[in-house]
Amino acid sequence: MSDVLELVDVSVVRDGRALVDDVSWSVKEGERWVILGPNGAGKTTLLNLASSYLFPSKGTATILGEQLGGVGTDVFELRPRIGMAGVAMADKLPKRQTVLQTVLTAAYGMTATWHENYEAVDEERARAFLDRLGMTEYLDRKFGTLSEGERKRTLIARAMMTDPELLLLDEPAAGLDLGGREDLVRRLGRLARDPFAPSMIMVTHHVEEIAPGFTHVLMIRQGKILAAGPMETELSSRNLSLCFGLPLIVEHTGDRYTAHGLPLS
Ligand SMILES: Nc1ncnc2c1ncn2[C@@H]1O[C@H](COP(=O)(O)OP(=O)(O)OP(=O)(O)O)[C@@H](O)[C@H]1O
Repeated sequence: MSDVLELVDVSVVRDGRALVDDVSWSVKEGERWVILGPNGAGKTTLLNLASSYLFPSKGTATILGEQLGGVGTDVFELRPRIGMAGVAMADKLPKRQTVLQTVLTAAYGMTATWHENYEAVDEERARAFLDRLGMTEYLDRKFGTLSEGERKRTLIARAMMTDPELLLLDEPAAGLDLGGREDLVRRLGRLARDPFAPSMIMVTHHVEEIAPGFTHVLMIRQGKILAAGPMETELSSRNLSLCFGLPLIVEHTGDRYTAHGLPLS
């Protein structure tokens, strides 16, 4: 299995402070990773490195075999190979475009500029991804009028349009109600278990949002990796308690996880 992402001794320093501090981490082809950690721990910074939009201040980051800042690496060739669904992207998309247009423009590496000569084959793909995410009824709706859950599902369909080798999901379930979360977890579970789906890295705040099929977990605290490895061994009460700095119990029921704190004594 080849490396989809390899960080070696990577630090990202801003204003003299390491947001990510001497991190080494590798993601192999086919793996599905979850990144957990408290607010401000450095999760989004890791995702921004993985998306090639942020370069390390120190160390080396290699994405899909291309070293960031390396001789011969062209990030503009690399970026279409990486799908990114997150709030940062949602803010860049025109609110007046329809859901179908929003997904379709991704095939052409654009956020806007709707024009008429899209290929039928691309439109079919956009419709198929939207269908898999339960968005068929919303094809003609304006992106700006969607609910949080509908927007999240549209963004995932959009991220799939370039047929990425690596899919990055930034808090896909944030702001969803219970039904919306469970619907999304089911859909992400189907994607995660699809052997033809890209390698995946998902940032989340809650273990309840981990879909079945995710294989690995990375826990980060104050820019440093606290645990990284297979979900079965690393997603433990001990690691989660250390990560969030209070006593937590993780329970694994069927193919899902829950976590809760212990009462104050
Ligand atoms: N450009 C920047 N300059 C200075 N500090 C920054 C910059 N970007 C992020 N930070 C800080 O770096 C730390 C890590 O940020 P990051 O967004 O990676 O955390 P996170 O784990 O994703 O947090 P959250 O769960 O709150 O989204 C935070 O303390 C943040 O304030």
